[in-house]
Amino acid sequence: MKAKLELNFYKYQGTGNDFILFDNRSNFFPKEDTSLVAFLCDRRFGIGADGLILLENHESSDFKMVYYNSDGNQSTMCGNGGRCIVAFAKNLNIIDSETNFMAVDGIHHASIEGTIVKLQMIDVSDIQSREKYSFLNTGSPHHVQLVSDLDNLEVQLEGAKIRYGIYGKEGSNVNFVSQLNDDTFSIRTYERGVEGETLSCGTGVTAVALAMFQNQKTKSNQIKVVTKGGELRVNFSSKGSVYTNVQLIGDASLVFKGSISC
Ligand SMILES: N[C@@H](CCC[C@H](N)C(=O)O)C(=O)O
Repeated sequence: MKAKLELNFYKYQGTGNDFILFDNRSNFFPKEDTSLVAFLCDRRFGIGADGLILLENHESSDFKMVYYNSDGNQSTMCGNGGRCIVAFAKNLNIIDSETNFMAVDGIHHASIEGTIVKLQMIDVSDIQSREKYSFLNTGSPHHVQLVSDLDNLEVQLEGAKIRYGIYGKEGSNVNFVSQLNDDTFSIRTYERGVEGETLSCGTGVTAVALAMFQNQKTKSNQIKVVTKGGELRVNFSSKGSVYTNVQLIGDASLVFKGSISC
């Protein structure tokens, strides 16, 4: 029989994309236990979240971010999770208002003012544009597709079709987009690893901003993206099809903290 664990956790959200965070600087968390992570993220039997994040020590930056999707598997970069871990690190007094931290896709610079976190994302130079959609990697893989009736779209159904149909086993996150005005887009995202629609996806929001600029839907390099969980901003520099200084900006805050025995 397994010994019971008593785990102290924090729950954060960034535009409604919610995460369980652990301060794992003492390495207490059983990192290979996929079913434990899936259980903690379960909204009926566990705490409930779209993902789980460990804050760990790192030799040459302020901390390291380890990200798991709610299916229990470690995955690629999470933009909203990145903003939440910055707010968490500030709460734990590990950082003040500026930080550099390590994530799966490399070092990220970020700053925090109140509950607004500005997170630098990776540079992007490969946007594949097809007739009906674009595909790019902003730390995680993203399919971006303009649709005519975003509100009534069956995101669960259509997202799964694309995630498995076009991208196979590896999969992709899938973003459906509608243009609201010159520099503002509304999006709904199907997330790989959650296998459903989330209220917001930071790498997805970033992908939409860059793909819309690349496809000349906007001339602005300061884009507003409306998600179901609130508004995010993406600022960037561009030279040809190379995007640098990509900043994801928006709210990230503590929802509650607690302990769970499992
Ligand atoms: N919610 C995230 C994306 C998390 C990773 C994604 N589900 C994947 O596995 O590719 C975000 O805010 O970027």
